[in-house]
Amino acid sequence: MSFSADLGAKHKDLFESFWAHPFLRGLHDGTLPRECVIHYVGQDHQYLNAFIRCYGLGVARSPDRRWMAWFNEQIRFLLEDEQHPHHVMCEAVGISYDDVRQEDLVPSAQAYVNHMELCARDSLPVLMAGLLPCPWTYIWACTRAMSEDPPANDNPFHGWWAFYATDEVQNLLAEFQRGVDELAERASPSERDRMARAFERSCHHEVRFWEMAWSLESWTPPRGKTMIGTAH
Ligand SMILES: Cc1ncc(C[n+]2csc(CCO)c2C)c(N)n1
Repeated sequence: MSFSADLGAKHKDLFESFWAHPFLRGLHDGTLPRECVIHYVGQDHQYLNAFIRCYGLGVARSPDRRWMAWFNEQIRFLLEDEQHPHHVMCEAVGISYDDVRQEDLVPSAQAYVNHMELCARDSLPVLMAGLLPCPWTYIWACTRAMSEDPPANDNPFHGWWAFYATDEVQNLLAEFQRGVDELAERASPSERDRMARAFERSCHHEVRFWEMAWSLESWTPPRGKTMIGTAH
């Protein structure tokens, strides 16, 4: 079994948590509350900006032009194509994309971005392993839905599901997995361990990103109380 296939099998439970999360269920049956969609797109826009920057760090760590060209193509895809699912979501709830984008990341989204940036600081193999769950979870879930239980044609989020189930996007995932496998083959055992941990942590972050949007997470302190400025 390849390194990436082994990681996928090991974390099947996290993929299932991703699949079963009420946010994704709501996208599937078309009942996702409007405010959750708005919160998600606002955060995800910034998340994708961070993803593009991580690809830029991938260019900086590329050993040759083949890797540079690959990152270059991924950056193009994010800048030009990956806006589409966001536009589908905005249209579904009747709001303009310009009105939902948020500048600040909320805690869970910030934690995911921080994790990806730490991976980038380690090495190219660890960066790639940390980025892999992002395309894998989405493309896996949408392909699964399209074959097992396709969302109805009048589902307002239908275009979101369809986008991540296209052949082009499937190829992207296969290339990503091949890239990780190639890097894992040449990595030392300790680097492979760090790759595996980076991958697992990102799978957790993927589930938590749904939870962030579903719970409308914000920086408001828990229970609405703040310790800052409070006399002790
Ligand atoms: C939190 C979060 N996770 C995954 C994606 C999906 N996604 C983001 S970048 C990319 C392509 C990688 O080259 C894919 C499939 C998302 N939008 N938001």
